[in-house]
Amino acid sequence: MLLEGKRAIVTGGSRGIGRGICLEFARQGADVVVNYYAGADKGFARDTAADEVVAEIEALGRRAIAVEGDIADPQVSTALVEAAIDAFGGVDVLASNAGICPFHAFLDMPAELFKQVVDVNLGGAFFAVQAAANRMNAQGTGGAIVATSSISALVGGALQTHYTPTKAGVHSLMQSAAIALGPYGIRCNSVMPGAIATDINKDDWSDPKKRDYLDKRIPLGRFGEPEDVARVVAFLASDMAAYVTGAALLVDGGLFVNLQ
Ligand SMILES: NC(=O)C1=CN([C@@H]2O[C@H](COP(=O)(O)OP(=O)(O)OC[C@H]3O[C@@H](n4cnc5c(N)ncnc54)[C@H](O)[C@@H]3O)[C@@H](O)[C@H]2O)C=CC1
Ligand SMILES: C[C@H](O)[C@@H]1OC(=O)[C@H](O)[C@@H]1O
Repeated sequence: MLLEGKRAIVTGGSRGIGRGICLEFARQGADVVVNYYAGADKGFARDTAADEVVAEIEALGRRAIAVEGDIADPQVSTALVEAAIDAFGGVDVLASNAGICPFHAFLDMPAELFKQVVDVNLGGAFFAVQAAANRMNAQGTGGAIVATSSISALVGGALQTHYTPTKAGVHSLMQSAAIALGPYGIRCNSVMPGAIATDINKDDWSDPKKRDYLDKRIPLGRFGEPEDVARVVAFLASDMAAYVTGAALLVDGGLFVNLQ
């Protein structure tokens, strides 16, 4: 097992890629604080999703607790670390994963929507990394942080002008944090998922033309599943990647390199 006895926090852990990370961490031997935001889970079929993830982790023989909170609020990151200390005695691993992508055209983008996406995706990652790193530093044991950036850090999207800069920001945050935290033995890396089938793109991909286009562009011939990303996050969080920091790993079935 790659993460035997590690204590992990996963933001946005109730659905999609975050749920996949929580379950993979548990399979690899970690206990998990599962963060989620009720406001974001409402309306989905699995709106009790976080509780289900906790039950799935427990069935794998590991400990888990669900902690609700909007990651845009810096106090939520502090609360996540406190919850990990209370429940497990500390924090060894952070997967900073929570993110939103409410598709919208550029020219009439409401200022409030822009601000919300920046506050959740970039601000949330910043404060989660800062809170976890302070605890890891206090423990004196080092740690591993893996952020969910995106292929969208490297390419654009007409309906994602508020979103892609946040993913480039998360990529950049991991690079700078790797330098700031390396002296404390804290590694910082990111994954850049491509097209992964989750709730975030359900509406966008309900257009068969768009699905068909993406299908054809992915050299490995299929959309990604949360588990495809989760396994790479577990690797980067583990000692198998002990000399890897400041790195970004595309997990996209070859989508990015396939120009023509
Ligand atoms: N699905 C995809 O194709 C790709 C997704 N990503 C990134 O992966 C991450 C996860 O996305 P998906 O799993 O696809 O989305 P999803 O919509 O399936 O799951 C989102 C998760 O984030 C949580 N969340 C949403 N807003 C939150 C907030 N304000 N505070 C705390 N938690 C919040 C939800 O409770 C849920 O657990 C995001 O950062 C997204 O940008 C990156 C590249 C591709
Ligand atoms: C939500 C999108 O379908 C998804 O999010 C990303 O970060 C990918 O680039 C896709 O555009």
